[in-house]
Amino acid sequence: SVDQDEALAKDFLSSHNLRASDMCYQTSIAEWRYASDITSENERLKLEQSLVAARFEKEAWKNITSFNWEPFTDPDLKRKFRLLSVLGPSALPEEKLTQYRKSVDAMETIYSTAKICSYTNPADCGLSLDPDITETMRSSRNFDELKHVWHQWHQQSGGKMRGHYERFVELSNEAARMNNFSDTGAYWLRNYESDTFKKDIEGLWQTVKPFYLQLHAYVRAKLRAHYGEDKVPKNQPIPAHLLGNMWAQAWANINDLVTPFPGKMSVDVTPEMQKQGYTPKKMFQMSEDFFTSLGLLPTPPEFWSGSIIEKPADREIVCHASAWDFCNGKDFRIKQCTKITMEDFITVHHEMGHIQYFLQYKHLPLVYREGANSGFHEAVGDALALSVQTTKHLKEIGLLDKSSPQDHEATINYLLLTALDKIAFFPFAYIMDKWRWDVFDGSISSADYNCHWWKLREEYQGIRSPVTRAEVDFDPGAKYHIAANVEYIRYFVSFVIQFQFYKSMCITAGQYDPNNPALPLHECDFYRSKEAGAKLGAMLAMGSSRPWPEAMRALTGQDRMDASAFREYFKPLEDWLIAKNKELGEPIGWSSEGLNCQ
Ligand SMILES: C=C(C[SeH])C(=O)N1CCC[C@H]1C(=O)O
Ligand SMILES: [Zn+2]
Repeated sequence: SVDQDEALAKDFLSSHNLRASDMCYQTSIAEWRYASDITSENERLKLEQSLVAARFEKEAWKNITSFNWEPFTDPDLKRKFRLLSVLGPSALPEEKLTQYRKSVDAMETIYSTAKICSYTNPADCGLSLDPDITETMRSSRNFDELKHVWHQWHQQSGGKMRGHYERFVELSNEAARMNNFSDTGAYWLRNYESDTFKKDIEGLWQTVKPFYLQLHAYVRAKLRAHYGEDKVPKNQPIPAHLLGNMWAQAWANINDLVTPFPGKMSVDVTPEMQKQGYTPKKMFQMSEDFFTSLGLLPTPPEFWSGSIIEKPADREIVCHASAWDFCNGKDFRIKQCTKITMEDFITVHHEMGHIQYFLQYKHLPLVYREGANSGFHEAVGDALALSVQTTKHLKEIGLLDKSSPQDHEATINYLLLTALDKIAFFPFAYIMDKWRWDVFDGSISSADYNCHWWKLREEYQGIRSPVTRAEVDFDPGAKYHIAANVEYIRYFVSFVIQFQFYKSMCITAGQYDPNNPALPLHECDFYRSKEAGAKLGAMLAMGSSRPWPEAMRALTGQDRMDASAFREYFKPLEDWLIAKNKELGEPIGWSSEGLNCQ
């Protein structure tokens, strides 16, 4: 009978949960050993463990799918079976799974160990992305130096991955089809449990696009003022290497070139952090303090003893920041090559947001120890960072002079700095997976990989490669998440919902009142608000046990992604940009001819 089956099913799941947690621990340890010490031996051990895990998962999957779980009456039991009935890449035969893993590992190793030669000292060919290349992209204002660094990085990273990526796509799609998905893109989208998800994302992009175009036009005008008309022509896409970031995904590092009212205090506190002798440890402790001030959970001792928060001098590691859950309810770590910059201070909070989620749902069965959807996991830390980065909070922690005025001009300066990260990001996040959806569903063949990438970069971001590209290149591989095969639309989702989370926590903390101009949304700092923390914690503790609209309702009362929170946040800036672009006579948008790829 169904009842007996359900009783048997529950027993099976509770024993499976213990075995799966232990296997997850072994796999996490092997992955950590490789990511924190890139050697062929550690890569081999990681591959070996992934095959052991695959055998376990295949066996478990056979048992799980042997239950006739669709007619189960217990909704929670049914949800667990539905989530566990998708096997993933482990469905591949071992030989193909080995090739699949080797393709991704090769690309991640190429990305994490790539070196370029210095622009100023061509004999020095030991420059790595983190910290050397990142620092040049952040601080150089020399057009040719930026172009050299940009070009060399693309050649030494993505340029060496094309063959691996082609093989990866074939095997990933084969695995997706074995899991009854049309392709890898469809397999990825199951995470969002919505058949209108792609349409919803397109709708959100259409909502933010007019604002993005205004920001793009203003920034282009300011870049022209610095680099000259010939380098940054009107009505053309912006050269991709001038935005302060290797991928032009976040533009806050060129704030000094674009800030509307330069006389005002600088809201980029990087110099002040360095002047005050900030260390990575201090940055993490300050983040921990913010979380516990909200009554959220402190990190355990294992976190501080196990984490790597500075780039080691004696070995190669994967420097791209990451947070790790070792599945044993005790071990949680961050690996980050932390620099003393405001950008990295925000990233510290981003990663600590992942750790807080892990801590909040560690009591749940393994199958539910995930974000409500992947965007939720990316949004937690950023929602708190929106509070930390306010001039009010920065004054409170002594990074901004308490006497600096909080007037309209200071507000526009602050909102512009935030928009340089948050608004500039949307088209980048969108094309990261638009390009991959097109590749996975076959609309783009490998013969068109690179020029399709640049077509999307020009059409959505309005940026252009500073050097002519061709199909011999593979520029998508120059971005970590393509090399390491990490889905990206989660960040688009995060950048929408983090403003919904922030707004709700601000209202709960009494720090924002739509009817009180003295309490505008963008100045809200909910530091120490136990009520705001309690609501966030309650949502996090749900993990993925309920469909994500229910989790969102627990914190915000809404059950959908909604752009109005960030539109409200940035409203003063949007009005200012429209007027400013008119005053500057800067055309909005760019012409579509002249794609720099053939
Ligand atoms: C900091 C992380 C680790 Se989940 C990251 O990859 N982020 C955070 C913001 C967007 C994205 C990126 O760097 O591309
Ligand atoms: Zn993240």
